[in-house]
Order: sequence, then C-alpha cells, then structure tokens
Amino acid sequence: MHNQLIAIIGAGVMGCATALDVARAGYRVILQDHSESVILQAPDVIRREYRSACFLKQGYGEVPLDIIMDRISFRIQDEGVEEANVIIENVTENIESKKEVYARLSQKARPDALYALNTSCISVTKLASFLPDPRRAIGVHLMNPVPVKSMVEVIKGHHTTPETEQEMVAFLESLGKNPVVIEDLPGFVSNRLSHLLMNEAAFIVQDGIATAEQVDAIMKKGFSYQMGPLETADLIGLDTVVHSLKVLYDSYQDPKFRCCPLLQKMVDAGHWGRKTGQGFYAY
Ligand SMILES: NC(=O)c1ccc[n+]([C@@H]2O[C@H](COP(=O)([O-])OP(=O)(O)OC[C@H]3O[C@@H](n4cnc5c(N)ncnc54)[C@H](O)[C@@H]3O)[C@@H](O)[C@H]2O)c1
Repeated sequence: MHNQLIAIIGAGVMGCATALDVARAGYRVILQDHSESVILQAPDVIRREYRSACFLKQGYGEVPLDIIMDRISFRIQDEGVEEANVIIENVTENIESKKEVYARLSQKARPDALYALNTSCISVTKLASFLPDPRRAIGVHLMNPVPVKSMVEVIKGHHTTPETEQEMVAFLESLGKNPVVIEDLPGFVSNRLSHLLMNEAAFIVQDGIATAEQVDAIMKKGFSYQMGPLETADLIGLDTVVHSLKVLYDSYQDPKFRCCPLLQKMVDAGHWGRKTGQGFYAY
C-alpha cells in the first residue's frame, strides 16, 4: 500500500497537515494548490506543524523531518495527479470551488482513483455528484490538528460502495487513524454539534455577557473541554466556520444555524483566527 501515490489538493490548514501525516506514514505525496504564494509557504507550514506535533504527540518525531519532506512534491499545476491512487481534496469550504476542482481532476485522474472529500459540512452525496464515478468517493472529515487527532469521521455518500468504504478505512488505518463511519447529512455528527456551540459562544461575546477568555475558561474548567469553543474557532479559521454555518443554514433552513453577526464582522475585518494572527485571540 505504501508505494501508492497520494495527491492532496488544497494546501491550506488541512492540506499541509494532511500532507505531513500521509508522508510520515511512508507514502509519496503531491501537494497542489492553485495559489503560488500558498505553495511557496507550504514547506514552512509543514515544518512548523511537524515541530508542534512532536511537542504534542509522543513518538511523532521518530520519523525525521527531512525524510518526510523528501516524500512531498509541491505543485501549482496538476502534473503527476494522473498517477495518484488516492486523491484527498481539501480546498476551501465552498461548493463552487470544490465543483471546479472535481471538474478539473475528472479530466486527469485515473478512473479507479479513490476520492477522499474533506469537508466540514457539505453533503458528501452532493459533492460526489460532481465526480464521474460517485461510487469511488467518500467523505473524510479529518480533525484539526491532523497529526494530533486520530479520530476521523468517514461519511458514506448515497452511492459510496462497500469496497470504497473498506479501501478508505484501510488507508486511514495505515496512517494510524481511527475512522468512525457514519451516514451522510450536512455537518455530519461533529460539526452539527460543534458549530452550534462555537456560534452560540460568539453570540455570548457579542451580547457582552462574557469575554472570549471567560467563555473558554467556563467550558474547559466546568465541562472538561480540552479547548474552549472560541479557541477552537480560531484554530479552524473563522472564515471556514462562517462558510460552514452558511452551509448548515442553507441545508436545513433552520434558524438555529444562523451565523452570529460578530463572526461575520470578524471575517470581513480579516480577523480569521490563527491563520491571520488575530481572531478571538492574538497569535
Ligand atoms: N480548518 C479546519 O479545522 C478543518 C477541519 C476539518 C475539515 N476542514 C475542511 O477542509 C477543507 C479545507 O479547509 P482548510 O481549513 O484547509 O481551508 P484553507 O482556507 O486553509 O485552505 C484551502 C486551500 O484551498 C485552496 N484552493 C481553493 N480553490 C482551489 C482550487 N481551485 N485548486 C487548488 N486549490 C484551491 C486555497 O488556495 C487554500 O490554500 C474545507 O472543506 C474545510 O471545511 C477544515
């Protein structure tokens, strides 16, 4: 299995961390992003992610960083993707962006390539409908930070076959992950629950009831959360949280998913969390 080539499309927060984990497990990786500046920064992002994972996860440093980096090719175009056995799509949480990527990949990729669709909230059945063979696609909701979190939510689309499910579970287990396979509806389990919490935490700050620090302290000390909801929102990226809330709201037409205006204002101001150096906290 380890002689397989894995193409990772989108080199943002999730793409870089996933490339690190996949290359660390021994696979050859192509990491592609359409933004030249993102690809130029990606090696440094991966190095930082590795150092942080070594600090947070015992044994992570057993595979030296230079060996991992040698296994990753950084690309702005799609060259090499036609040989990939597994394609992990990690582009922006926006249906039109993902649709455009699938149309492009469909021209190039092997017909038997296995597609892992990494989305926070969008229905996997809907995303898979943009691929020529939706039977070979399955949702793979990796958790952030990827090297530290072993649980992966795996979401079966309407057409996903049992063979696709088995192959993807075997691939994820080869990375040391613990997949939990569930059915498909927008937001799945994790984000239907977690985005309600992050959104309501933002409303509490907006209403002047408590500061971000106080909200997070209450959830950590009172409910044994490892991270507070607003620290988590900053880690995910407030832009991604807002995109996901919009998907949940549009999908269920339920006002409980309406996006907190403070979150939208912070995104408009460029305060997207850790990735921009400022969110509910300064980094
Ligand atoms: N951030 C998280 O904590 C988290 C957790 C789980 C799942 N996800 C999901 O993973 C996916 C990626 O999230 P992220 O946080 O890495 O986002 P991000 O904004 O950090 O990165 C997305 C990347 O996709 C690239 N991109 C956009 N359109 C492209 C195209 N047409 N071709 C190639 N590259 C393109 C962008 O340049 C950007 O670098 C999203 O669907 C998100 O919902 C995110």
